[in-house]
Amino acid sequence: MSNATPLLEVKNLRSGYGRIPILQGLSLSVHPGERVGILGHNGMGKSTLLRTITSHLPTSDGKVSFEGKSITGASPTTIARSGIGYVPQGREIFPGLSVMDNLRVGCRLSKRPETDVLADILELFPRLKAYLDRRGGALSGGEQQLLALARCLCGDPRIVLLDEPTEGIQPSIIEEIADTLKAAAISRGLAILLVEQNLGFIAAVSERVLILQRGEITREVPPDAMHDIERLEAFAELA
Ligand SMILES: Nc1ncnc2c1ncn2[C@@H]1O[C@H](COP(=O)(O)OP(=O)(O)OP(=O)(O)O)[C@@H](O)[C@H]1O
Repeated sequence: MSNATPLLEVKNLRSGYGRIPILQGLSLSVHPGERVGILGHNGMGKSTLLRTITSHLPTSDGKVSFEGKSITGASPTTIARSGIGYVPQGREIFPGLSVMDNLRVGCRLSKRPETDVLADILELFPRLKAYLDRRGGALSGGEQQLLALARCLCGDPRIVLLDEPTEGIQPSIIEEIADTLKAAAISRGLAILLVEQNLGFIAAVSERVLILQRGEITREVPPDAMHDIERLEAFAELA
């Protein structure tokens, strides 16, 4: 797989806020259908990385390529339309719109008929079926996270970038989110780039885990340590 063209390739990426550099020449790649987790504690640059890839924050140096073509400096809308889904921290669903209307907004990025997209999504997210007429803002935090993910997948992306989807969510629904993500990746050939601090969740979802420290990827967790939470904790220096 490593010889094939990566779906998403980030090379020597630098960005920051004003004069404060945060990403310090970060490189990584994600292959089609691959699930990659990035572990790092508060302030290491996880959100900054996803915001820079999606052009919500400008790149000061380096390159981002998608399907072999440079997308560095493209607008966030162009990037979303090209097949990169993004669920930011805090979810950002439309609280005043119904669950159905939230999903319909997501469908605008798909080239398929809305009815087909919605039917597929509700099969993947059966819990949302009971809530279609409810306001998004009336759902629990975990249900809102499921809705944000479902809305993103309505656009039929080839990769989804997820910023700490477990933040502030009850443990009972975290497992459901992990299972849904894996099912979506497998059934749709969807790639995932997940930034997280939740060790159990990242281990459950990812095939590879990278460690982000002070704006750089410093190492990759060996496969035999991925499901050993103590070793994972030590690798991320979260212990
Ligand atoms: N809008 C901003 N202006 C200035 N500095 C910022 C801004 N947003 C983030 N930072 C700083 O950039 C650094 C990286 O932040 P970032 O949000 O990417 O970290 P993170 O790894 O996602 O952490 P967290 O889990 O706390 O969100 C931090 O030191 C943070 O204080």
